[in-house]
Amino acid sequence: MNAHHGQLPAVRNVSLHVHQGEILALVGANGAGKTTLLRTLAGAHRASGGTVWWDGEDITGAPAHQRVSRGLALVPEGRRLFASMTVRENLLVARAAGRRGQWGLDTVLDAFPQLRPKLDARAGDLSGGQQQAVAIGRALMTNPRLLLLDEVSLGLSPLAVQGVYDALRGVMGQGTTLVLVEQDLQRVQSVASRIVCMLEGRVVTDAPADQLTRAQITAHYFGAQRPESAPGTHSAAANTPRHAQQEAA
Ligand SMILES: Nc1ncnc2c1ncn2[C@@H]1O[C@H](COP(=O)(O)OP(=O)(O)OP(=O)(O)O)[C@@H](O)[C@H]1O
Repeated sequence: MNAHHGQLPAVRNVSLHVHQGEILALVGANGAGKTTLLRTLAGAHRASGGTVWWDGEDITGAPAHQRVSRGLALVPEGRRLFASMTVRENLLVARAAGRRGQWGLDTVLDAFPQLRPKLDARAGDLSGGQQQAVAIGRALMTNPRLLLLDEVSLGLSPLAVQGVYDALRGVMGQGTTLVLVEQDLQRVQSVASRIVCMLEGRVVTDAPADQLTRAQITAHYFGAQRPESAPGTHSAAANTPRHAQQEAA
């Protein structure tokens, strides 16, 4: 799969299978193409080549709202809440677009109890951590099978980051598949089952998290090692992809 910004190739020949139940962390330096990749999966950015597969169906041309109704949800970088709407309104507005399932206002508030007393507050008046909780809650309201999370820790205090990840741990326990972009490698290693490193638009490593040391990830991150496919990567294509599947053209 390829994606451009104008003439600039931001995602180059990326072939990635996401398997049901995994927690895939996408890492890489600024400008590596992580956000563009997530947005292209979610239908917020057009692929310039290749195919996005979902349960064996070609959804490359499907608009974002159709992907949401099929169970693909993005928590975008910068949260993009409706700042003048209340927390309740931000959460409920997502419900209409999504699928039916376990996640509703009550279950989201169980996952993020700090939002209960804030339901009638304007989203724009909340702290960064609370806003991130609303952004994740809003995505959960669509009952995603695959949740794409773009730098949920960005700009948050360490305590707020911990709160967000504690809540996400509950989400992970419910069987939702996660793809997350995260800069904090320590956290990546503690939550992810698989790590994919991008460099200049390409995937340069793709391996089970427990097979990569921090030093190896850092080296791939900055391009200090030759691009390679680590063990257990694209051979995973032999497994039936149950969720999103991207293939190069
Ligand atoms: N809206 C845009 N217009 C033009 N170029 C863009 C735009 N968004 C991203 N780019 C460029 O595309 C490339 C990939 O950017 P992208 O944001 O996907 O990377 P990233 O790995 O998510 O980086 P970051 O961690 O900084 O968000 C970079 O060279 C970036 O400058």
